[in-house]
Amino acid sequence: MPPARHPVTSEPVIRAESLSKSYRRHHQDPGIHGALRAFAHRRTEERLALAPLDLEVAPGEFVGLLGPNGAGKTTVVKLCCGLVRPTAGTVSVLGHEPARRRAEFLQSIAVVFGQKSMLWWDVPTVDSMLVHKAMYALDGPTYRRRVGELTEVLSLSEVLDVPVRRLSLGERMRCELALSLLHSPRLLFADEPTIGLDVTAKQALRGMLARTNEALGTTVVLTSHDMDDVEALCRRILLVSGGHLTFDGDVAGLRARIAPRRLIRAVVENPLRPEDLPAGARLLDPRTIGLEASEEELEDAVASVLALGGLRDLSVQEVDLEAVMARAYSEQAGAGAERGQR
Ligand SMILES: Nc1ncnc2c1ncn2[C@@H]1O[C@H](COP(=O)(O)OP(=O)(O)OP(=O)(O)O)[C@@H](O)[C@H]1O
Repeated sequence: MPPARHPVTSEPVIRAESLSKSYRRHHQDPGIHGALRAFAHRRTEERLALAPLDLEVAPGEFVGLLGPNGAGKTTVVKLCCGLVRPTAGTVSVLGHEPARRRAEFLQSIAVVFGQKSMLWWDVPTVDSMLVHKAMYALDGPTYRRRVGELTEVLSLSEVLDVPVRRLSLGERMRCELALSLLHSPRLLFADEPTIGLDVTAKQALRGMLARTNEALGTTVVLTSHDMDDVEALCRRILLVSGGHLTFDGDVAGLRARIAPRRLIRAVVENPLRPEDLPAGARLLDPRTIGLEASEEELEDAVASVLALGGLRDLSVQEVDLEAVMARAYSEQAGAGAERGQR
């Protein structure tokens, strides 16, 4: 029997309106004098972690929540899970106000962390699953059906009965994912789920996340610094920087905005001198030329490289996503500094 999918509804899974969060922090000057002064007069300062945010995420979406360290990603996730309360504005997740932490709400969401384990180390995953069965009050037939579905979707038949400490990191992450999905959440937050995995294990876990989204209809919000995760999985990207949502669109849209140019790479037979190169080109090594061009300039740029003669190899590449993100982050750091000056 195919796994049971969540029903598709038109109501957004997440709806945030002017949602913002500031944290209060105690301020202390450095050194012993600072410590004494802070002891006598406690000074607090407000830190804006999330500027007013409007957002809707529809059922079945696979969204990448991206941004540099300290951008506000975890704050968005914590607000959506009800772990912190908004300073202003509202957030509704699956029709619930998360901060009320109602049982029905907690039954519908799940969080999986690459850096924190939910599994018991000395016992097999199936034992942790039995604890979750009791926690989420799953009846016997529902539990067995769900374990069967997850075993199929996440290829668990060889690992469920093995004590967690004997599993590889990749196998453990598959079990973490299975445990978080046991109660059939409609919304999954995955926080750096591929961190520390080797290339093969990363690809396998990406496949599992994609299947979870496609086969089970689970809406996924992924936080990752790995651009291969993002490129492989996320149909929509939310870019957060300095607490501001600075981009909402797909990978192609982000490329078009940040790095609309392509890189022409040509290898020629004989070494070249810089003065032999067409305008704008550079030598990547004595026989390899690199030349960036926009969509409109592409034909002329390729012709100028061909005119050099003695061509051995030619490729036209998009600027890779890692470089696009690096540019996006540095652009936004500049914009943040400007905002701070205003
Ligand atoms: N409990 C807290 N008290 C005070 N400030 C906080 C608290 N939690 C987060 N912050 C601040 O809010 C800002 C946003 O933090 P957040 O954890 O959301 O960033 P992030 O994008 O998840 O970063 P990372 O990728 O490093 O995990 C940061 O400046 C952080 O120092």
